[in-house]
Amino acid sequence: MSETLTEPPPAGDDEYVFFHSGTTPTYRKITKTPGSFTTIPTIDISALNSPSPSLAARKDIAAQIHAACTVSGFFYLSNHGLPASLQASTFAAMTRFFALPHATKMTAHVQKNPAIRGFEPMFETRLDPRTQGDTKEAFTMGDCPLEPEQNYVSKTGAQPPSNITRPQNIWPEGEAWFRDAMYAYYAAVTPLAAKLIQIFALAFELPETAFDGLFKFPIWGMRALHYPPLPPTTTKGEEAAAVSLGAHSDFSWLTMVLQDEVSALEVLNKDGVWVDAPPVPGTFVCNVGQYLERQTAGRFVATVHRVRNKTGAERYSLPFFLTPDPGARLEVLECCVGEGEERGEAVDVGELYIRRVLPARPKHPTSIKYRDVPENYLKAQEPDLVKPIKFLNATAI
Ligand SMILES: O=C(O)CCC(=O)C(=O)O
Ligand SMILES: [Fe+2]
Repeated sequence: MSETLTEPPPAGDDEYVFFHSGTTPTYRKITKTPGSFTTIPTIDISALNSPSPSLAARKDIAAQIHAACTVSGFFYLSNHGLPASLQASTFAAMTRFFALPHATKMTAHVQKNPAIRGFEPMFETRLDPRTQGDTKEAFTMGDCPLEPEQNYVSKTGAQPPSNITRPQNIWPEGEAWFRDAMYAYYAAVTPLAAKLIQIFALAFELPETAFDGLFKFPIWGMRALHYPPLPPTTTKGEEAAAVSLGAHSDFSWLTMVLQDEVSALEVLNKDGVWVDAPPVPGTFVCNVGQYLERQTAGRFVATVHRVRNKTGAERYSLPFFLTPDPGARLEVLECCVGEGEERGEAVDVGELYIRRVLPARPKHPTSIKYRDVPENYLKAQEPDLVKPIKFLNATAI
C-alpha cells in the first residue's frame, strides 16, 4: 500500500508525487519496491475489423480489456483500423494550426465561447499549483447538435434541443481546413469508439449492446495538444515544476489518445511510481475515466497520469474523451457490487459534468457566471439555469 497525504509532505528524504484526482490534491509516497504494474499492455483488435468477427474473438478482446482496466487502467490499442494516412494528415493539420499567428488562434479563444471550447494558449491551465501553468497549448472541440458534421438528427431521430441556439464549438477565422481536418478524424474515431463500447459491455458478460443506450449523442471532447520541450532543470524544485500537463485522472468515461513519436506521457501506478507510456507506432493509448470508474464501483481504475516533454522535441497529441449522453443516468453495474457491499448512487451524467467542468476553468466567463450559484438552487432551477450550458464540454480534467 502506498502512503497518501492531503497536505504537503514534511521535508525529508522521502519523495512524494503530487496529483489532482477529482477535487482533492494528494501527495503519494514513492515506494522503492514496485509491486504494481510497470508496463502497459497492448491489445490487438484486428479481429474487430472483419465484417463479422467471431464471438470467441470478441470475448478474447473483452477479457484483455477487463484485465488491463483492472490492473493499470491503461492499454494500447493496436490494429484499430484507423488509416495511417489519416493519422498523418491529422497531425499535419494540428502542426499547421499551432504554427498560425497567435492572433489568428486567438480568434477562437476559449474565453469567447460559452461552452468552454476553443483555443487555450500556453500556461492558461494549471493542473499542478506548484508550476507556472501547463506548458502546452490546446484546441478543444466537442459535441454540438447544430454542427452538420455531427449528424444529430440521424443519430437521435430528433431535432436539436430548442435551448441550443448557437453552435457550441468555436473555429479560427479564415482557416476552414482546420475544421475539415478535425472532423475527418472525428468521423473515423467515433465508429471505433462505438465498437469499443460494445466490447466493454462484453467485458462484464453483459449483452454487447447493453451500454449503447448511454451513447446516443454522447458528451465528447477532442483536444489537439501541442507541448513544446520543457527547459532543462538543475534543482529539485525546478524539476518538480517541470510539467507539461499536471497529474490528473480524466473526467471522461473512456479516453483514446493518438500520440506522435515523442515520448512524454507518464502513468502513476499504485505504488506511486511513474511508468512511461511511450508512443507505440500505430496505436492509441486508451485509459479509463472517472465515469467508468464510478460505473464499475472502482473495479476499473481512472489512473492518474501526466505529461512531461523533456525530449527537446515538439510533441503533439490528440485525446478523444468519451462520456455518456448528458441526459443519461449512470448506474453502478450490478455485477461490480460484491456481497455485502453498498451499490453506489447513480449519477446524472450531464449535471455532474457541469459541476466538475466549471471549477476546472475558474477564470472562464461561464464559470464566473455560475460560480456563486448554490448547488441546491442550481438543481431546483434546473431547466432555467442548467439548460443553457447543458451540452457543454471542455476537457476531461
Ligand atoms: O498528451 C497526452 O498524451 C495525454 C493528454 C491528457 O492526459 C489529457 O489531455 O487529459
Ligand atoms: Fe488525461
